[in-house]
Amino acid sequence: MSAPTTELAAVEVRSPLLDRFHRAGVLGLADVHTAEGLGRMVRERDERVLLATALTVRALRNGSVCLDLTTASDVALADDDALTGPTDTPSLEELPWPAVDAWLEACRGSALVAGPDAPPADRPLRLSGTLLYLERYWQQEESVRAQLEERQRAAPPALDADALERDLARLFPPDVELAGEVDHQREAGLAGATRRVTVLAGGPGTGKTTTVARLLALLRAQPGPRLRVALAAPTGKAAARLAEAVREATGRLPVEDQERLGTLDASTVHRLLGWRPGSKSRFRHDATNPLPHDVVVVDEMSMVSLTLMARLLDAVRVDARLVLVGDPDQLSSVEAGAVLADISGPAQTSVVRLTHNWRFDGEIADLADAVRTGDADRAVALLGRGHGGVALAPLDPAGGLGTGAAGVDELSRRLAGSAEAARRAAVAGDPAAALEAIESHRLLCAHRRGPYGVTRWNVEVEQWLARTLPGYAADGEFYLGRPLLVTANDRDLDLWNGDTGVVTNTDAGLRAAFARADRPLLFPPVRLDAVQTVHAMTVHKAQGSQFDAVTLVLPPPESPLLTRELLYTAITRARERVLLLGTEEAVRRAVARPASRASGLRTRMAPPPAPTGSSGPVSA
Ligand SMILES: Nc1ncnc2c1ncn2[C@@H]1O[C@H](COP(=O)(O)OP(=O)(O)OP(=O)(O)O)[C@@H](O)[C@H]1O
Repeated sequence: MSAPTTELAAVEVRSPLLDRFHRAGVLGLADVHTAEGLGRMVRERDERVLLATALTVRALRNGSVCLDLTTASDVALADDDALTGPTDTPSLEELPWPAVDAWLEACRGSALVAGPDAPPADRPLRLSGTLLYLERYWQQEESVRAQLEERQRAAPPALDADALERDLARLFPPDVELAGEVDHQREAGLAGATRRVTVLAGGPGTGKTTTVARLLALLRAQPGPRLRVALAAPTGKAAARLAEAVREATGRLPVEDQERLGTLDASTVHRLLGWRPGSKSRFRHDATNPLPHDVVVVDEMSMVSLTLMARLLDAVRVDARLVLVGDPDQLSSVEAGAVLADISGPAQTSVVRLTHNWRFDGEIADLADAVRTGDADRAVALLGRGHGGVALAPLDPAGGLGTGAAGVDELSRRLAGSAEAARRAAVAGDPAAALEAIESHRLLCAHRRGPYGVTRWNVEVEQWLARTLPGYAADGEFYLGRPLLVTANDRDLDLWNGDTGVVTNTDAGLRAAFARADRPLLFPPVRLDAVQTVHAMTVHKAQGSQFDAVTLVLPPPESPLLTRELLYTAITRARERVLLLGTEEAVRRAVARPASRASGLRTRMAPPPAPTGSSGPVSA
């Protein structure tokens, strides 16, 4: 990465220290200017404080809530989404990093920085221990911590203990398959009923949705008024999957429970909270106008940022039950925070972890487990077997599709198969089949840009399909079978960033179809503001979706985006087949590198007291 001299010529960077970090590629211009602007407000002349401020802004861009000054020099290069590889940047250790103790001292003495006990909004930054926050994020973290602790401390909701015990035994019967294992689903049922907040954590197929359906049946079977239930997830796609999965799980319950539950719909978290684009408070529901629901279930919690979590807690009544569901081993939210991972820490007794895999039994589950537990040798051995559901093949970044190389050939075959099936269904006017076809395989990348990135592969795949499949993409911008990705929320259309769809014929003419639980949403393509073609997508965007087969383009081992969570998330998107394109070294590096996001939530949240109270002793 060469020094960004052309940008520098246009805008002056005053601080020589910040300039040095900027030229080394650690700080972006926006980070520098934010820090210098804040510094000017209070005439801060200590460059070390400005450096800490700029690095805090940078840390937020990369998903951390704050900057840990003791580990700041471990940061990777700034533009984490560009091509990485050998650079001409001096090594990070050669930069003039301030000595940590003196740096902390300088921050403590600065008029820019408030201490942990100062009143809110006193100063633009806040130092708590060794963690430096922008005030807004400190407030959000404080709000999330305080609200979770308050809900954990609050008296359990009133319950009929006899009914609870009876229905717990009925809805969570002992299962022979568990032979000797603890029945965590039953434990989760009890926790969800007797606590105000429960975290239900588990990988794919561990029965999270099944447990949610049974828990809701348990609560609806309680005597008294019928509890109002809301189901939500961060994206429209994930919400649609949640609604469908809850319906399926409900269908397996006794008829009387099915009747009590009825048909539960799910919405995005934004929609549930009443998102108002452009309005001052942004959400209709907040602490002054809370949601009416007695039980709020949020799925795919790993995708929920700190900011959204703070808004969610504001809007859910303190006396309601909140059930937070997700896989803490997946990638965290695109925006700052790792809320689910933070609140799933071992000290948090409101967490129930489901560990038994009811769905998969095979290579994909084994590979996911090896990656999750940091066992690179096992992961590589599984990939090297050359049969079954998982494989690793080399990728020449300069080469294209259809080159004859084994891995690339498999990718080409899958791309062509999925595109042909989507086009056939689209021509025939079958939106559901076209949607199913585009979900049969997905090409995933870690990067957005560069030779391993989504932008390159999207163009490459579209051009290759047009060359290979007669008539493909020949009918204009919105060609039949074109796979679409929504890139911005559109509340009016109920379309959300990350939703995927397909262009298809219908009785009413050409439409863009998007999957929903009951039937696809259909819009004339001209009504769509923010869509792009999606032959390839980032692993982040694929969260909340699953595909029959997944191919992951691995970036080079030195890419800072190549983390354990990225690899685990990509692998667990697949139901039947995972193909990794890249090197064994890249796999090993990914497995060895858990993503680290700085935040104070995990360490500062007090463990909740053991549940007691009105429900009486009910044993799991
Ligand atoms: N206790 C159980 N007994 C028998 N089958 C179960 C049990 N729990 C879950 N299953 C089955 O395992 C499969 C996966 O369950 P479920 O969809 O609830 O998992 P999940 O954790 O929500 O998965 P995902 O995260 O992939 O959506 C389903 O087919 C379900 O019927």
